[in-house]
Amino acid sequence: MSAIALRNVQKRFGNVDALRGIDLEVDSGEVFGFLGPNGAGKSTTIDILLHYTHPSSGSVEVLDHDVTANPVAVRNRTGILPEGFAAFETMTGRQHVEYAIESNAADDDPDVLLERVGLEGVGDRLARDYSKGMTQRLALAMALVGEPDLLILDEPSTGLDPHGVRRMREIVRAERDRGATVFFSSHILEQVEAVADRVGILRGGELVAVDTIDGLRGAVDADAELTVDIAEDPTALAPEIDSLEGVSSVIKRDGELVVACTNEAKLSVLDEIRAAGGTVRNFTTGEASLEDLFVSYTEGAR
Ligand SMILES: Nc1ncnc2c1ncn2[C@@H]1O[C@H](COP(=O)(O)OP(=O)(O)OP(=O)(O)O)[C@@H](O)[C@H]1O
Repeated sequence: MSAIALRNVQKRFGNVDALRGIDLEVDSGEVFGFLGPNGAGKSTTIDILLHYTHPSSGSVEVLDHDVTANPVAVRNRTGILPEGFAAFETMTGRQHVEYAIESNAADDDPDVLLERVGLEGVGDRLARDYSKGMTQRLALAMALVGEPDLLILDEPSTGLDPHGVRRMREIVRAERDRGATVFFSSHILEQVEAVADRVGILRGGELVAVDTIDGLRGAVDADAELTVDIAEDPTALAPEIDSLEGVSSVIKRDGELVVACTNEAKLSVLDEIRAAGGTVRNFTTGEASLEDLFVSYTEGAR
């Protein structure tokens, strides 16, 4: 069953095509990471899911409701962490959570929620005096009110320290284990990797990939890195290795040869070094970084 189904969703702002025909299904109970560089259309998609803005065309179903026809039914069952949440001037942290509980006709204990996000002991302070990370934690506590079926988190890690990022992940996992669907946006693949079942990558208003992280790695012929420690000076060997098939770059770093190449080319690089009279003392290989992967999907983004 899908928690979210977008079919050919387009959004035009004046002469800007923010979304150019998005087709996406997010399964119920799934953690879905929605990725893309600045301006790719992530917030626009989230606004459309919540019916804060109309799509120019296409259909949007969330939790089995047509969002255009029934936005209130969707929002009642959705916890939202908006981008750039701003606290009310005169309310404490606890009062914010109490307000969210009342508006949702829920029966959560505000102190339990504050503790869950790491704000125990500061609930009586005015939320306008909270730091950025504390404000983000408060917004998460409000999103969790009423055990929503769907959590929509817009850049949830913004402003969080490493403890906060870890806690956010733990909460996302716990919410999934409870049966909720989590849809969250980010422009950092590393933050998505640890927690998302699948990711979608948006580029210039188009969904260029929807897959698991491993699937994305497999689909992109991202270069691996081979670092070779050679007994002799490696400088003379570099041009020969550079000309091998599957090798995209060769550099000397700390006296070692660092070769960017396809997985298949790794062995021929080592063979070539030996054939040219080099003595391989040691070598290490590494996968393409997540950053490389993200860049390879979003390069040339409009
Ligand atoms: N209200 C608006 N009026 C005009 N253009 C808009 C409006 N909202 C968004 N856009 C444009 O739509 C495109 C997508 O913007 P959006 O905010 O959805 O991107 P994003 O992926 O959330 O980016 P970021 O990571 O920077 O938050 C951009 O080109 C943006 O300038």
